[in-house]
Amino acid sequence: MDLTRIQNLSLSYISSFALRCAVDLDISGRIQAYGRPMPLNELARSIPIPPEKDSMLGRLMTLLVNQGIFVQSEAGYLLTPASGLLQTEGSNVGAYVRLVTDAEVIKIWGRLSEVFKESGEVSLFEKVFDGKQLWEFAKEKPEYGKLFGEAMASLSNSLMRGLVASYPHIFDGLNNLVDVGGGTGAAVKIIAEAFPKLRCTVFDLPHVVAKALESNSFDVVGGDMFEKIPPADAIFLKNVLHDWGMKIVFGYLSDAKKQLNPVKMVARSLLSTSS
Ligand SMILES: C[S@@+](CC[C@H](N)C(=O)[O-])C[C@H]1O[C@@H](n2cnc3c(N)ncnc32)[C@H](O)[C@@H]1O
Repeated sequence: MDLTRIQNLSLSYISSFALRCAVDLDISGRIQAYGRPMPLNELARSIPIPPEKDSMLGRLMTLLVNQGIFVQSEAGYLLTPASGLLQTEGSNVGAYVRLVTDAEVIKIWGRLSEVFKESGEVSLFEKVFDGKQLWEFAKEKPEYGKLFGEAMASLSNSLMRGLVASYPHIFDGLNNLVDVGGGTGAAVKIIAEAFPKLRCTVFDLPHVVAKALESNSFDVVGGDMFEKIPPADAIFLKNVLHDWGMKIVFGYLSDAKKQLNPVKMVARSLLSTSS
């Protein structure tokens, strides 16, 4: 039992890459397009793969069925709500899967133990990428930056409609709001559309907001959140604070509070709503 636990945990990255493989082969899209339970050979021919790889595809599917990504009936494979997320128009979380399994970035985890051996607050990412933060890396590698934007937007599109419908009261009494570290504006767009009287702004690094979604429903401002943020009744922070150490976060929130005074709202912070 203990040996199995160690083996399973050591090999658990295979599940991540099996999911990545399903995204790359668009297995969800093929099953959805088939419109009924899809037998293995039909799936194989639709990709298409050489017939000698069919049994390997079958093993991949078995793993993904065991992980709850697909369902297998006697007639063939079907989508689950999870694999449906890889299909939903405008919020295909396949971009997120590709981002977090990116071959160049994922190598940092092989060096995790090194950060424990050194003093100071250098992150694992900075250590592996010669002192660069993820944001600088994404700026220098536009392909990765684009994928990052798509991945974040896909999560926001999946989450935010539910959030504004279920928790409208968190926006009560606000005239304006700024989404700090809001990426290309996917979250703020949904807020602005749900509450048309609320003036919304997306704020992020200049090269990120340069790619902001085209929309008349919100304003776009570029800058460094550690220097200055646009004045607003409230700041919205989603999936941002977890990127920084606690010292930085508390310092930041207290500075933001000073910047927002004497406005009645301070900050209704949503810390990593996706986790
Ligand atoms: C994990 S992403 C979250 C994006 C968005 N809030 C969401 O939930 O999809 C963190 C964001 O913080 C932004 N960011 C990092 N450092 C920043 C800074 N100094 N000033 C403004 N934005 C920053 C990044 O560019 C990125 O868009």
